[in-house]
Amino acid sequence: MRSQLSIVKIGGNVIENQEELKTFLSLFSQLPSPKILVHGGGKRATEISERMGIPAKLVNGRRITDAKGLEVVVMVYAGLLNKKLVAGLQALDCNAIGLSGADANAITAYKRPVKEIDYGFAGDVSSVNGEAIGKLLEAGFAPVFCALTHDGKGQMLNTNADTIAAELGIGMSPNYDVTLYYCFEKPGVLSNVEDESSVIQHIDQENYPQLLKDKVIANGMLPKLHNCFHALEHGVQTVCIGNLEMLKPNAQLFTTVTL
Ligand SMILES: Nc1ncnc2c1ncn2[C@@H]1O[C@H](COP(=O)(O)OP(=O)(O)O)[C@@H](O)[C@H]1O
Ligand SMILES: CC(=O)N[C@@H](CCC(=O)OP(=O)(O)O)C(=O)O
Repeated sequence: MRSQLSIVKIGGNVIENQEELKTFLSLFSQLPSPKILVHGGGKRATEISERMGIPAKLVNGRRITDAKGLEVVVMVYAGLLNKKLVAGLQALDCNAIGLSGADANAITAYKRPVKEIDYGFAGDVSSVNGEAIGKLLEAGFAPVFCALTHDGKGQMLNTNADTIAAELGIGMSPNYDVTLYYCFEKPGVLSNVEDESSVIQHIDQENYPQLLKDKVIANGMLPKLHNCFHALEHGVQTVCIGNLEMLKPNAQLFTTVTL
């Protein structure tokens, strides 16, 4: 029988709020194994970059990662945030192991080609080493991935954390039934972004085009849902979008995305 694998992605809003983070770590540590955590942290990278006198450059919410910016994101994502999460999970008896895409050659990427915009050291994923990650899972570890990949030639690259979660899901799907959880501050995809009670319980290929047309899905939700469908079309079984409540055993209110 194929094992179930949970991949949970948390964004900056969960990481930056002490109470939310504490709740999240407790819920994640209670999830059945095997499981993988993927974290972003764009907000903290921007704050620390500015404190160091290196202005963060974002175009349409996407980071332009020049050489100095890359040093900052490697320090913040692979260092500060990744180790904080790993230590927090270890304190809860969850045997977390912190990784970037370079560790165990877990995720390779190529530098995004320059078109209208030069994103600098931004990486688009080319492969996931399912075998190596599978060995860690079988050994009982819970891998914690930050939003960094490498090109296999010594260059680290910055890759959006939602994309890393989707690509890991795809890469693990030949051997596992993968459920991908996108955990953020809202209780799900909302039909009215101002109204937290307006959760759309189910999105699929039938209602997705209309939601796009009506601009219900906008801003950060656009790439998130794009990643969801990309993952589902390439082997991931289920994608769930919601807040921390979604990770509780009998959770009801969140969005499920299927094909
Ligand atoms: N229909 C919608 N439902 C929920 N959030 C939406 C919707 N449309 C746009 N958004 C916005 O998308 C944001 C989430 O995207 P993003 O900030 O990239 O997430 P993350 O915190 O996971 O990195 C929410 O904070 C919200 O403001
Ligand atoms: C290339 C790129 O945009 N990388 C992202 C990676 C972090 C991230 O995705 O963080 P959140 O999930 O908290 O937004 C960035 O540097 O902002």
